[in-house]
Amino acid sequence: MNKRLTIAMPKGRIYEEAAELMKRAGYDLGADLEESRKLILEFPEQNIRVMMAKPMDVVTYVEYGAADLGIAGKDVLLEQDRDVYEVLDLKISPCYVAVAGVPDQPLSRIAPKIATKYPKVASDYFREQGEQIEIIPLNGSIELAPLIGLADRIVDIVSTGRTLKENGLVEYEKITDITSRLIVNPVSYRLKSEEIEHMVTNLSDVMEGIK
Ligand SMILES: Nc1ncnc2c1ncn2[C@@H]1O[C@H](COP(=O)(O)OP(=O)(O)OP(=O)(O)O)[C@@H](O)[C@H]1O
Ligand SMILES: O=P(O)(O)OC[C@H]1O[C@H](OP(=O)(O)OP(=O)(O)O)[C@H](O)[C@@H]1O
Repeated sequence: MNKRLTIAMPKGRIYEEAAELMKRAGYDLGADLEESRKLILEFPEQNIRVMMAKPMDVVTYVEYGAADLGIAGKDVLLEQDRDVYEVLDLKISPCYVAVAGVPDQPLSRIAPKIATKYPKVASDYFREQGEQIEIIPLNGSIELAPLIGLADRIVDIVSTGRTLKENGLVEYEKITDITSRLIVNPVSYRLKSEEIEHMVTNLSDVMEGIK
C-alpha cells in the first residue's frame, strides 16, 4: 500500500471543514494552506498530493483522473452529472437548494423565468412538476433577478436564509438537501483500491466518532 493519492480540495467555504475532517482522519494539510498561493502541495510523509481547485472544478479534475479523489458539494454533482464515484457523504457544509421569489407572487402559467446558477437542477425539478420554464443562467447574486423583474423565481442555495430575508424574498419549495461528498475517479478506484479504501475508512471512522 504505497501508491500516492492526489486529492482535489475545494477552495472557498468548504475548505476549512474539509481540511479539519482530513486532519482528524490522519491527513494533516497544514494550517494555512488556503492562504498560500500554491496550487499543488506535496505531503510525502502522508503519501498524498493536494490540488487546490474551485469547488465547481473539483469534479472535472477527478473525472479526468488528474486527481484520484476530491471533495465536492452534492449541488455540483447533481448539476454536472459526471462519471465519478460518490463514495462517502462527509456531512459538511450543509445547505439546500430551493425555489424562491418575491412574496405572494403566483407562478406565471406561460414559461416562467427561473434565474439560477444550477440550470440542470432547476430544469429537472420543474420538468418533474410538469412546468415548462425558461432558464436565465447567472453566476452569482442570483437574488437580484426577481427583485429587478428579470425572473419570476430563482433556484439557489439557502444556508442560513439571511440572503433571502435581507432581500425581502421568500422560499417557495425546497428541492434537495446538500452536503459535501468524497468522490473518486473510477480508474483510480481500481488501480489504487487499497490506498483509497484506507482513506475512506479513515474518514468514515472520524464521521462515526471512532477516530
Ligand atoms: N450558503 C452557501 N452558498 C453557496 N454554497 C454553499 C453554501 N453553504 C454551503 N455551500 C457549499 O459550498 C459550495 C460552494 O462553495 P464556494 O461558495 O466557496 O464556491 P463558489 O460558489 O465557486 O464560490 P464563488 O462565490 O467564489 O464563485 C457549494 O457547492 C455548496 O455545496
Ligand atoms: O442562506 P444564506 O446563508 O444567506 O446563503 C445563501 C447565499 O449564499 C450563496 O451566495 P454566495 O455567498 O456564494 O454569493 P454569490 O451570490 O456571489 O454566489 C447563495 O448563492 C446564496 O445567495
